Amino acid sequence: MADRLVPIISLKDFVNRKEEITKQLVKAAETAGFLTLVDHGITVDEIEKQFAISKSFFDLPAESKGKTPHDSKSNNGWEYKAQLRPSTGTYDQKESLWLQRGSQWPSEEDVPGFRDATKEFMDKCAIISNQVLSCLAIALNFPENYFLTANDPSEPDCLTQLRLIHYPASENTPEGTWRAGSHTDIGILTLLFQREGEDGLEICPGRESHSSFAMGDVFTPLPAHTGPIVVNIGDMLMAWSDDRLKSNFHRVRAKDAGKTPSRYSIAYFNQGRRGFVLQGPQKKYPPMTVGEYFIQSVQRNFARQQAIAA
Ligand SMILES: O=C(O)CCC(=O)C(=O)O
Ligand SMILES: [Fe+2]
Repeated sequence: MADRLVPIISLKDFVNRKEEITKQLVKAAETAGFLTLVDHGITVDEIEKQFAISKSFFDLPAESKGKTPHDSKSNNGWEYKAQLRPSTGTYDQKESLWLQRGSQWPSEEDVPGFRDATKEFMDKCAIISNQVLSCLAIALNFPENYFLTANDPSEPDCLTQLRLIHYPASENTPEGTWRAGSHTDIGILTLLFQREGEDGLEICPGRESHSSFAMGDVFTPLPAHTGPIVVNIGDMLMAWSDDRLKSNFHRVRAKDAGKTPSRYSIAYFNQGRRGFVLQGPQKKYPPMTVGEYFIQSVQRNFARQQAIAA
């Protein structure tokens, strides 16, 4: 079921196969809004190494993690079970560390090697994101480099973030506990890395961010594997494409009531440059800067964090 909804797309020989890859990406982006990338250039070893680095941060005592506290203005830093979802009315059962290239990072003493390895990982995510976004730009009749400029992570106003996520194990999970409540991503394009066997991600094709919250809809589980990258369209790109590309709801559920094993995931959120003006080729929505759009999306999705990106 998931394979049919979420196509597996290979980026092998990208330059020579760009036309074919573009067709596959656009079809997926126009339907489920989700796809899985393989042959993308990041090895299983590199992904496992980044998960090990992430674990070494989350294994620290709260006082150490709290040295980079979550800041609601920038949305960077470490939060613990602090994300209240309007879709569930409860806090997500997870902790996460949001990082931007220029934000405050954990110290070398607390997590040796963290910064260099993680920055390298972000650079690799940026290369893959640029490949996908150059294909989508062509399909939307924008110049090929349009999103690369709009989302250049080396620019200081770029809102792109890496989020390391840890869903702690629980001996006694009450039934109906949400590890991450149903939501859409507010940015342009998300790359999500999962670890073999740490399932829980579910997607809801057909229910998009510009309609109401996904209550009572049919969700499809997407099994977790180390290697393939789950990619989804965010709200900003949906607006930017005049709703042609779909930003769909997804969530993370606890495996069973009772004993639930831990889950780690890593998300790279391409979120554009604050000052860039966003408008689709058909001009379905009035022009808006990425910064303004970001605030509006945050208000819709995360009522508690209205100050983010203000
Ligand atoms: O942990 C996951 O697999 C999903 C995370 C997610 O959807 C998000 O942080 O937006
Ligand atoms: Fe998400």
